[in-house]
Amino acid sequence: MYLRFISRVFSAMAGPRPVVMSGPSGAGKSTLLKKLLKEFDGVFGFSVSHTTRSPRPGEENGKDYHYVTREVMQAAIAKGEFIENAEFSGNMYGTSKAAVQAVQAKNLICILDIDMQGVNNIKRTDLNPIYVSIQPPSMETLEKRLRDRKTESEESLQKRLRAAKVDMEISKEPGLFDVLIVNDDLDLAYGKLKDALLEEIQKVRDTNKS
Ligand SMILES: Nc1nc2c(ncn2[C@@H]2O[C@H](COP(=O)(O)OP(=O)(O)O)[C@@H](O)[C@H]2O)c(=O)[nH]1
Ligand SMILES: Nc1ncnc2c1ncn2[C@@H]1O[C@H](COP(=O)(O)OP(=O)(O)O)[C@@H](O)[C@H]1O
Repeated sequence: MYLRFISRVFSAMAGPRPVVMSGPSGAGKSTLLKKLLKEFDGVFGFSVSHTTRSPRPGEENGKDYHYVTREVMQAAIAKGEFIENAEFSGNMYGTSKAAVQAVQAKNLICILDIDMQGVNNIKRTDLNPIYVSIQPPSMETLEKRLRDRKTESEESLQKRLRAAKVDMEISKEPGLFDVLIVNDDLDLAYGKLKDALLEEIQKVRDTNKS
């Protein structure tokens, strides 16, 4: 208990509290966090995960993800370079220690976009983030958005929808998330996200001013 308290104090000294954004694929996490990174330049920084999935058109290596092979990723995990990692829809995803450190070294609020397995694993670390769940208004809307995004094959889409059902059930568990946002109207959802993070945003602005 005491050790946990001490480590919390030290992690607080390391910089502002990170933000974990989770929720079903297609719920709107990337859309919302990109708006946040744009509006609050110099406040938030994105933790660039590693993945074995292929880049989508428009995605950039080192910016959206570090795109690696399964062999490279497994070797890096074995060397202890990752805070957490998971298998999602047939691919590996993971947050490296370096990804989070790179953001925290700049005294920015580190945003992690991770799945539910990642949330459970991060809960066992000393990262002490604010947990935000982004949820779609319904399964029907989620499916429509994923189809309209035109990034997935039918097989990948079905895998994502199956995972989404589980995600939407688990997310209701009391205490799992600090904030739960239903992304129906984008501007309203973005407003709620900003409200939830206002205190941390102010802290970073105050610190970086002085
Ligand atoms: N555990 C974990 N999940 C991740 C990580 N990076 C991305 N994800 C999750 O992997 C899932 C699939 O991501 P992606 O392939 O980009 O598809 P999208 O969510 O449909 O845009 C999403 O739920 C992400 O939140 C990571 O580093 N760790
Ligand atoms: N509130 C919203 N209303 C309508 N479309 C949305 C909304 N939020 C996101 N979208 C669209 O839905 C799709 C999925 O959003 P995305 O941000 O890629 O989700 P995620 O990162 O959670 O997988 C994208 O094509 C995005 O433009």
